[in-house]
Amino acid sequence: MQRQPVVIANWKMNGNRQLAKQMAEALREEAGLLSQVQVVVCPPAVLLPAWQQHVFYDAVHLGAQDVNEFEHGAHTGEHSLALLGEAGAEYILIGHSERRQHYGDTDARISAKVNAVLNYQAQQLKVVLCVGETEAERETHQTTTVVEAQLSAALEQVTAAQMTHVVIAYEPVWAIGTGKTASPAQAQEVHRFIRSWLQQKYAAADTVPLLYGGSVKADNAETLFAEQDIDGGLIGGASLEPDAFVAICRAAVARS
Ligand SMILES: O=C[C@H](O)COP(=O)(O)O
Repeated sequence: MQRQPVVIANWKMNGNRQLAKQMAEALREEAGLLSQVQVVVCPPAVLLPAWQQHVFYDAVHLGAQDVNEFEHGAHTGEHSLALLGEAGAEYILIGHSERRQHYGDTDARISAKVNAVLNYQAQQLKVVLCVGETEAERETHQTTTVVEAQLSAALEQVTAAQMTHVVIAYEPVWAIGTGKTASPAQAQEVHRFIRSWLQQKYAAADTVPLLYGGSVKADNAETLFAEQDIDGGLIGGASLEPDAFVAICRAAVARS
């Protein structure tokens, strides 16, 4: 099954308008590349309009790092789907481990957010669901149990038809921002597990892009993306460096 590679930049709480301009220029010089890989940039929400200006005519897609599960109302500091969509977001990251650990994203809340995005009528948006185990969970051989529980909870109410709007990112928590990348074999093993889990639950599971995240850099991307079930990456630190990010996008194209 040939899936188009996907590379997503997650700027987290970093970057500024100047970096948006530099990154958009670096990507614009790679027009050929952008037709072969789906490139998505998730800046802090306030930078979406700046990105929108730069990428309006380009094949770079925008995403948000989170969303509130409610439509609107008294939710100080939060962003609704309508606001994010209007600002240009087509993809919404949900369940990133930093939000699970520090910002109250329980399984129930993650499921509510996933359903809110997939049932949003005004615009067709995509979910990027993040799953992954902690170091202690890996050391006690609970990786697949934890990943399965996260998938089951988040996708409980999602139909096979809706799965065409879902991307899954496997991000081992111990590899995020630590420089400790999962080996290609370790990552592939979990991706294979996720793929089989999806196959059992959904007929069209082969079309769901599975991305690896966790200290992906220009020098390790190609070996990770060479694995059968790794369709691209969710990139944190290296997505703040235009040259490194472009090199990672190139490595994803080498896969296709
Ligand atoms: O969303 C991105 C991931 O958390 C990976 O971050 P990282 O590339 O800095 O390890």
